[in-house]
Amino acid sequence: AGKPKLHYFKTRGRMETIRWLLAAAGVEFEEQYIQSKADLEKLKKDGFLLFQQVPMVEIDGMKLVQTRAILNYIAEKYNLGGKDIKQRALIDMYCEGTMDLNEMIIHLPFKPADQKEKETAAIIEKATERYFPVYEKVLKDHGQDFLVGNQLSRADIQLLEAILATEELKADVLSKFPLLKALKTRISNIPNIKTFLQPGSPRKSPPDEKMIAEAMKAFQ
Ligand SMILES: N[C@@H](CCC(=O)N[C@@H](CS(=O)(=O)O)C(=O)NCC(=O)O)C(=O)O
Repeated sequence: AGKPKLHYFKTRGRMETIRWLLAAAGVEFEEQYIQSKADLEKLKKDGFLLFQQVPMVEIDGMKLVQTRAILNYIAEKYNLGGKDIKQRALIDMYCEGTMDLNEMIIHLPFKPADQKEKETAAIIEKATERYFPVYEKVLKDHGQDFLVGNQLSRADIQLLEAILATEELKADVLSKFPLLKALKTRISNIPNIKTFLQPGSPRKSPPDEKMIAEAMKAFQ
């Protein structure tokens, strides 16, 4: 099979975590950007979008949709989903937590300008009071380098993505979480991830007004 092909906007949105997992697995992929309503309508008309929605990833002869289903497939295929049912349960819990935080961050650019400050404060509050303390304690309790099974999993990768996105909102957000700071450094230095964090990689930049406007146009 050829390289996976990702169908989405040229934004982070729901596709960015999929880019992270593929990059961490060392898998090169292609991207077909949706740049107009016509692009999206064509995918729908061709019957490529099961629920008329994107993200959609063409991989191994399938056209996968639903972000979690895509992430689960990639994690399973590239051994990023844990070694047994209990590790998988821990990874699922930790990933659902980072996805809840990430969901708040993804929606921030779409909030009305006069709500952005309040919404940003709410994100930082959730990150520092609800989510980051959990992961800090997990690392403290087992004293290992990774969240689960003492080996890299999607839980570490998705947490790093969420940490970096939160730091874009408040640079010192990890000031009370020394173990998360150390995890960030460790995971960022894993060769495939280090490459993904370099300029010129498929990683998308923080959302800007122009990109958001373009994505919104596809839904009008
Ligand atoms: N549960 C789906 C939701 C996907 C979704 O809502 N996609 C939006 C685009 S985005 O919000 O991810 O940018 C979409 O295609 N909306 C079009 C529609 O719902 O008709 C998933 O997780 O993939």
